[in-house]
Amino acid sequence: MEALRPFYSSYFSVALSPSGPLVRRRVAVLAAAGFPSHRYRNYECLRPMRCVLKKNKKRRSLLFKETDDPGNVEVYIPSAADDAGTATETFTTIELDERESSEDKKHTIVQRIIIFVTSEAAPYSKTGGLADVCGSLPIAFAARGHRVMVVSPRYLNGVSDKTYADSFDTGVRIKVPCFGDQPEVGFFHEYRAGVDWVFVDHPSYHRPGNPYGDENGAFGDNQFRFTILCHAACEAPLVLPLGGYTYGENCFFLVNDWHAGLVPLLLAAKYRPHGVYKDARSILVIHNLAHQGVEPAATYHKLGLPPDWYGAVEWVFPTWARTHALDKGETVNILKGAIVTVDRIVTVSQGYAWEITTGEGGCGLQDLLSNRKNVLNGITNGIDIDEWDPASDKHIPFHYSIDNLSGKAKCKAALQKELGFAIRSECPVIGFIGRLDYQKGTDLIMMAIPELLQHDIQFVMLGSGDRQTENWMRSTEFNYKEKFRGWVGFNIPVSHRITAGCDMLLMPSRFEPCGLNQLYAMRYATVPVVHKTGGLRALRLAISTFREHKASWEGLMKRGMSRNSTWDSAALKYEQVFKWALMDPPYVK
Ligand SMILES: Nc1ncnc2c1ncn2[C@@H]1O[C@H](COP(=O)(O)OP(=O)(O)O[C@H]2O[C@H](CO)[C@@H](O)[C@H](O)[C@H]2O)[C@@H](O)[C@H]1O
Repeated sequence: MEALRPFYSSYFSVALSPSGPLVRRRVAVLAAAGFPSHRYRNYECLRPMRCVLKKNKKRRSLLFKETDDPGNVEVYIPSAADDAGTATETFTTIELDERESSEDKKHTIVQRIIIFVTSEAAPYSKTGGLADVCGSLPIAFAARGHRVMVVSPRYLNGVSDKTYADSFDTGVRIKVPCFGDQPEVGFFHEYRAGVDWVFVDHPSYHRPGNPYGDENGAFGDNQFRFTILCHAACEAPLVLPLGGYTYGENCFFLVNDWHAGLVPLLLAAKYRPHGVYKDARSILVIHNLAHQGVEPAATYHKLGLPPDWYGAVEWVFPTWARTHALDKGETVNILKGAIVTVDRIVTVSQGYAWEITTGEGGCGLQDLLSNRKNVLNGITNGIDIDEWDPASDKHIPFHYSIDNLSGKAKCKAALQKELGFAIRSECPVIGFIGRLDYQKGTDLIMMAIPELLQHDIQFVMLGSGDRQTENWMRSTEFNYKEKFRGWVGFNIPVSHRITAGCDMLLMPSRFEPCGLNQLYAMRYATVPVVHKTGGLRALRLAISTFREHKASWEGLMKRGMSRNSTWDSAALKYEQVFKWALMDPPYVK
C-alpha cells in the first residue's frame, strides 16, 4: 500500500516530473482509465482520447503505482461505490499506446510555473476585459503544459457567490503583516481546466457591489483589499500544497494592473533579502494605465514594505494637478512601484506598448515606461473561443457559423423582439457594450445620438458606470422608444445576445489598450465600427453599406468571422517573454 498515492497528488507529480515520456505515460494512464479530462493537462497527444472522455463525467478517484517496466503502469480504478479505494488486488496493467510515445518526441514546450495575480477572473468575478483575459489565458497556458495558478479575491456579494460553489477551503490560513496589523486570510481552491484557481478569502471581500465599489462609488479601503491580495499571492506558491505539492519559488508572477502591482515590490523588498524567490521573475501586464492605485503618501507605512523602499512608490503630482493650496501632491503610486521593480512589462497590444511611452497615452508614467523600453512588449489579447462561439453559445437563441449565417438573422429578430423594437431585417441594429466612462467614448455617443436617430436605425446600449450616462440612457429610451434601448447594468447573457443580434457594434473609445468587444463582434459576424477609422462618421458609411451593398456587407461579416483570435499565438509570445526574463538576472536583486 505504501506505493499507492491518491490520484490528486499523483497528478502533480505528473505535472512536475522533468521526464517527458514518464509524464506522458502517466497522463496516458489517466486517459485510458477514463478519468475526466479536465483533471489533467491538455497534451497534444491526448486529443484523440479526449473526445471519448468528455462523455465520462463521472468522478472517480484513481490510484496508481509505478512499475520498473517502462512500457506499463499499474492503475487501480475503484468503482464509484468503492471510492475509498483500499483494495489493492484490482490493479490493472495498462500498456501504452505507441502513438503516444512518438508524439512525446514532438512536445518541446518548456514547462513554467506561472502565478497570475489579478483582481478579477471570469467566470468568478468580472467587471471588464481584465477578467476575460485572466479567465482564459491561464487555461491556454495550462493546455500548453505549464503549471498555472490564478490568485484572485473570493468576492461574496450574494450575486456572484454561486460561481465559487466548486471551490473548497484549503484550511490554510496566513497572517499578512500590513496596515499596522496582522490580518488573517484564508485560501479557497478549485482545480478547473488544468488551472489551480485560488481565491483569497477575507471579510473585506464579502460585501454587495462589484469588486471595486457599489452605488456609492469606489470602496474606501481598496488599498487595503488589494494589499492583502498581493501579500497572499506571494505566499500562495510557498504554502499551498495543491495536489500535494506547493508551486515553490521558481515561478513567474504575472501581475495584472495596479491591484497586483505590489507583488514585484514585495519580492524585491520582503522576500529576496531573506533568500526567498531569488530566481523568481515578475511580469507586469498592463491592461489599463489609467488606473494606478494612487493614495496619500501617509499610507506608505501600511503597505508592509520596509521604510527604505518608499522611493519606489513615491509619486509627486505636478503643481497643476494638485487640488488645493496645501496639497503638496505627494502620493504613493502602486503601478509606478511595479514599473520600476518588475522584470518585464507586457501590454495587451503592440500599439498600446508604444502609446504608453508617449505624453498622450502615458498617463504621467511615460518617462518611466520609456526608460524600461528594452523590457516592454505588446502582446495582443486572444479570446476564449469556447465561451464566444456563435455555433454553440449557450446565451444566444439560435446558432450559426460562417457556412450558414441564417441563425444570425434569427438572433437579430429575437433581439429586436426582446428589446421591443419592430422586427425588421432591413433596419440596421447597432449596439454598444461597455463600461460607461470617458475611455469608452460614451459622451461621444450622447452627443451624436440625436442626429443618428434621424436615420432608420435601432440602437441598443448595454453598460453601467457613470451615473449621468446611466440617467441619459434611461431618458433617451423614454424619448425614442421606437429606436433606442438603454440597458443599465452588467449582464453577461444580454451582452452575448447583443453581440449576436446586432449588425454593427459601435466602439468610439478614446483609447483602447486592446479591446475585446471588437474581437467578439467579428466572431459573431457583427461589424465593429471604431473611433480610429473616423468614429461616428464611419457609422453613417457603415449604415449605407449595410443597406445598399449587401454582398460587400456579407464579405465584411465573413472576413471578421474567419479571423483567428485564439490565445495560441499570444501564449507563444508570452513564452518568449518568459525566456527573455530568465536571460537577465532579477531586475531588483
Ligand atoms: N454592462 C456589461 N454587461 C456585460 N458585459 C459587459 C458589460 N460591460 C462590459 N462588458 C464586458 O466586459 C468586457 C470588456 O472588455 P474590454 O476589452 O472593453 O475591457 P476593459 O476596457 O474593461 O479592459 C481593459 O483590459 C482589456 C483586457 O486586456 C483590454 O482589452 C481593454 O482595452 C482594456 O481597457 C467584455 O467582455 C464585455 O462584453
